[in-house]
Amino acid sequence: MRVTEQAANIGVVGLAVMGSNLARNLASREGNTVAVFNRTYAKTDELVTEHPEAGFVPTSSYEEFAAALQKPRTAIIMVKAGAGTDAVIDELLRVFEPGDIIVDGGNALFTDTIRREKAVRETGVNFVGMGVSGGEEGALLGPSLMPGGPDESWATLGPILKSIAAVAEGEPCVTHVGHDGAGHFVKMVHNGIEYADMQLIAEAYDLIRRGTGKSPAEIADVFAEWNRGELESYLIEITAEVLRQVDAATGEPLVDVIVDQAGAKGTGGWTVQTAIDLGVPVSGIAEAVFARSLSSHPEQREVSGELPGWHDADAVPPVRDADAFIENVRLALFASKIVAYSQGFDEIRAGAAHYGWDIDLGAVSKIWRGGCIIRAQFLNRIADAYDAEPGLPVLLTAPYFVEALGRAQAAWRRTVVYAATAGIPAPAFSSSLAYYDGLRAERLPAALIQGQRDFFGAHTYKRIDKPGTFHTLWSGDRTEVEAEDTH
Ligand SMILES: NC(=O)C1=CN([C@@H]2O[C@H](COP(=O)(O)OP(=O)(O)OC[C@H]3O[C@@H](n4cnc5c(N)ncnc54)[C@H](OP(=O)(O)O)[C@@H]3O)[C@@H](O)[C@H]2O)C=CC1
Ligand SMILES: O=C(CO)[C@H](O)[C@H](O)COP(=O)(O)O
Repeated sequence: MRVTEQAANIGVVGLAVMGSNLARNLASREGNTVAVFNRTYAKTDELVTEHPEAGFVPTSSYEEFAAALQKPRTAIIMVKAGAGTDAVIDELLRVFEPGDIIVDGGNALFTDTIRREKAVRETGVNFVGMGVSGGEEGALLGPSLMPGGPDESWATLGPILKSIAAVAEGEPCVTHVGHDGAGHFVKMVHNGIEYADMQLIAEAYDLIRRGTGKSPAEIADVFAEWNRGELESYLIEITAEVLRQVDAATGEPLVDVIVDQAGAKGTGGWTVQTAIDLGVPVSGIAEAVFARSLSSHPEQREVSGELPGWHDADAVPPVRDADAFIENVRLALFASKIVAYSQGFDEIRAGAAHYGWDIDLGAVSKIWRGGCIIRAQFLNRIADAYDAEPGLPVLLTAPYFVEALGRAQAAWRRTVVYAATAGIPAPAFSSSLAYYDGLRAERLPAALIQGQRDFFGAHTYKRIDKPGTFHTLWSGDRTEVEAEDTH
């Protein structure tokens, strides 16, 4: 194939769901001509044939792709994260020149992005790791974009990214999150929050269904109603749609014919692993990740089905007032959601401090208001909280959330009690409440843990009444001695 040299001002590599839609989004903006490349050429051909209006410049080799781009070249990679990303970067480095920009828009692990940025920078090419959220529709119509990378790249990329991003309240849903891996770090936490939000919604559905006996279609109405209030969000909206869907083959609600084993591509797990490394308690997100894992072990669930519990539906405490019960669940969902977001923002704050990124948490909440999977009205309240106090140490202590949690807490507790009594698993609701009570507690049993650690391992402890570090001679006369701090 002969490609017109330097015909395109931007290129996309990887033309599966995300790349092809992002390429169409780019092509639809004034002044853009987009060069496209995919490892398997048939996909390039299909995209170009199906969308002649986009005016794509199709290319069938990396050499052609590089030749098609104006200099300095800008290419966005949207391929399977991991080895695929490394393979494409290697190929692009072969044909690109110093000053060109490679943007990785896949769901890369942020530590990979830090490594890649360092290695690519040494060649003189600029590398930007960018989180992209919004799925197929977002990529096409306007995603939420979370670019990291150097300031110089942002100067070039900023206007292009602003032109393709979603717009919320008049502002494009993109900001330069921070250097090297900051963009992918923030996208990772976005996905962790996404996991928690989805799990909480699933628990709310399960409680209502099993507690009140309502059908999926009736519960769809409940979610549609919730979507008109403080819970308004994309995930609540699509939940109503999924619950309303009827399976054409069986006539049953689709949700009843889908196998109850949740998949996961890994970003939720990374959020939790990273939080553990940073010492940040993201318990709601962790429960969401583990709930998916539990669901995906049919062999364990099969042999556990007869464990003692409430197998008899009659043994489940009856819900006398369905409307009141549903309102309790709504408030429990809202309170637990506040906890999940607070934990996620806590992780971003800790990650920024650890990796030396200057991340504006208010700006992050603003770019999540549109385009992405966790887009919600609620994010405006988070933005307000960080506008009022940029250094806010715990998001849920901001006045709006304090009021909301105060209003919700009785219903939240009743819902968790009901779930436990009825034997309905609600791990994210329960752990969020436990986190909330843990934060509130004047004194935690961590003191006892310190005593135990000192007993078996001479790990030492601090005292509340005087400075210093101490150890009790447990196997001796049990007197206390001053000791070196061993943590
Ligand atoms: N799907 C979603 O909703 C979202 C996805 N993402 C991320 O965006 C990226 C793209 O996602 P998606 O569109 O779903 O596609 P996939 O993650 O399914 O990846 C498929 C694409 O990767 C290419 N690819 C895989 N391995 C290689 C390789 N070694 N060399 C060159 N190309 C390779 C494939 O090329 P070929 O056709 O030749 O096989 C194809 O274009 C991923 O990183 C994903 O995590 C981000 C946000 C949302
Ligand atoms: O990044 C995304 C949305 O923001 C992707 O849809 C991602 O695949 C979702 O994660 P998982 O597949 O693990 O549910």
